[in-house]
Amino acid sequence: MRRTTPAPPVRIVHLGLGAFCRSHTAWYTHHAADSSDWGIAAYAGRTRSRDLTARLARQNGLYSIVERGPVRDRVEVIGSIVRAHSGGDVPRLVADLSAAATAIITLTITETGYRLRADDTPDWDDPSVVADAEILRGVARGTVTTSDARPVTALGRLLLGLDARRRAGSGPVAVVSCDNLSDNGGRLRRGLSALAAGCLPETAAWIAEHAAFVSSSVDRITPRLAADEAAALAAEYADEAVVVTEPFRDWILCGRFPAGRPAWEAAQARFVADIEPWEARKLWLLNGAHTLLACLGLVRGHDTVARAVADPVCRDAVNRLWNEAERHLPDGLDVPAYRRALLERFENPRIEHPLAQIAIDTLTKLRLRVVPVAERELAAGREAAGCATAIAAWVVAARRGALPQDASSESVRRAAGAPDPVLSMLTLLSAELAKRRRPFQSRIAAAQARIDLADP
Ligand SMILES: NC(=O)c1ccc[n+]([C@@H]2O[C@H](COP(=O)([O-])OP(=O)(O)OC[C@H]3O[C@@H](n4cnc5c(N)ncnc54)[C@H](O)[C@@H]3O)[C@@H](O)[C@H]2O)c1
Ligand SMILES: O=P(O)(O)OC[C@@H](O)[C@@H](O)[C@H](O)[C@H](O)CO
Repeated sequence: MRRTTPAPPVRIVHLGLGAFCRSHTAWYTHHAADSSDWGIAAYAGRTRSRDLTARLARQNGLYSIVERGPVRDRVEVIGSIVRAHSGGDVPRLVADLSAAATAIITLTITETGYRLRADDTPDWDDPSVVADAEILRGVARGTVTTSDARPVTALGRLLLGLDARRRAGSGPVAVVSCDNLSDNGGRLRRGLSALAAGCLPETAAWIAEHAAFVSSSVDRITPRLAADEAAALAAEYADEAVVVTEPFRDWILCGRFPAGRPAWEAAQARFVADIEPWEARKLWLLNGAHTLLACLGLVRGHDTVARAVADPVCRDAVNRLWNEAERHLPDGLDVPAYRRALLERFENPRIEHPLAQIAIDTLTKLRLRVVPVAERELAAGREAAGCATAIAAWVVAARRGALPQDASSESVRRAAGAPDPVLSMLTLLSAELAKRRRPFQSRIAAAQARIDLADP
């Protein structure tokens, strides 16, 4: 694929090049009113994404988005990604992060990619975090040069880049998290600042003054393609990096851009003063239902969201979870219309969204998507039966070995095999819920028995 107009200059650095940033961040930037001024240098996170960077690099960053509606496809070529790199190319990443032209850093590194604890401090039990901190301390002491440093975590690499930016005097920058986490910008600021304080104190002070952290609620269902579908699309569109997504899209942002930003509002991005209600609506309703459907759907023999949501048992469980979540959302969000639209989006028969893909990192996802609703319902003196069903579905899926392999598989497997699996798994999920809520545990156990009995 060849460009017919000059590539825009790189002013955005993206961490976590995958399906989603191509369907969302890059789409919005391509459709910004001043798109010719804003190019993206995108870096993958894990080694297994190396193949995608190579394919995109061969196509000068160009790729097609197939917007897959219930009846037909709409295809367009996106040109905002100018360069694609492996995340292991740390010197290149550091050069981009420290360039004066770079105004924005965006992230889609997955929820677990932040490697933070519940209190937003770095997870010091993670050997990669410990190893990266040691490298960064070496940089601060001068025993490791920036060009020799090879941190492996996303935050370690970001911090190394911001340290170089401080030293280069390249000015302020906005850091925008686009991951499915509540208060994602705040969490990133706290996590990165804590890591910096322990390793690069001068850069911690620089971050406090020169880095603006933007929170954003991102919404566009974009499944990772199966290999055979990717191959068929590559042949059809003569494009090795096609991404398939739904027609719906939404991006709500909250925060400052001290070095400027694309005019994303031309593509209907919204800038708000308080993002929390919007984040909660999206995370609890869309993502909460996705995680419930993933666990319950897999247990009931389904493979995709569309097939699971067509099952009355799954659909009823989704509606009960939504009734509980809705009680804790403020007025003015038009929740009934959002719920109706969500069901239509889930039902889209032409989007093959594998439940097994959504079920990756279910432990982290339940903490973000269901536990906050359960806590609020229980604090209000209600039963949180819908949340109990979602957690019970996870317990059953784990006990039957229906969940995919992920970073917490081993601890989940141990808890699922314990003498009291509900208590052990609830303890893993939320020590608070497990400690204080005996009746809630009984409700999960009852829901677990019902799911087991209804085995189709
Ligand atoms: N796909 C969607 O529908 C969607 C919608 C909204 C938000 N998101 C957010 O975007 C994230 C990525 O989704 P995707 O569809 O692009 O996934 P993907 O698997 O296609 O790509 C994920 C990217 O993150 C990198 N990554 C993965 N684990 C990492 C880690 N531990 N540390 C650093 N980098 C890591 C990968 O190398 C890859 O570059 C999601 O986890 C979610 O938070 C996705
Ligand atoms: O992308 P993840 O793994 O955080 O979550 C899986 C899905 O719930 C998610 O990707 C949704 O499709 C998306 O958040 C829709 O905007």
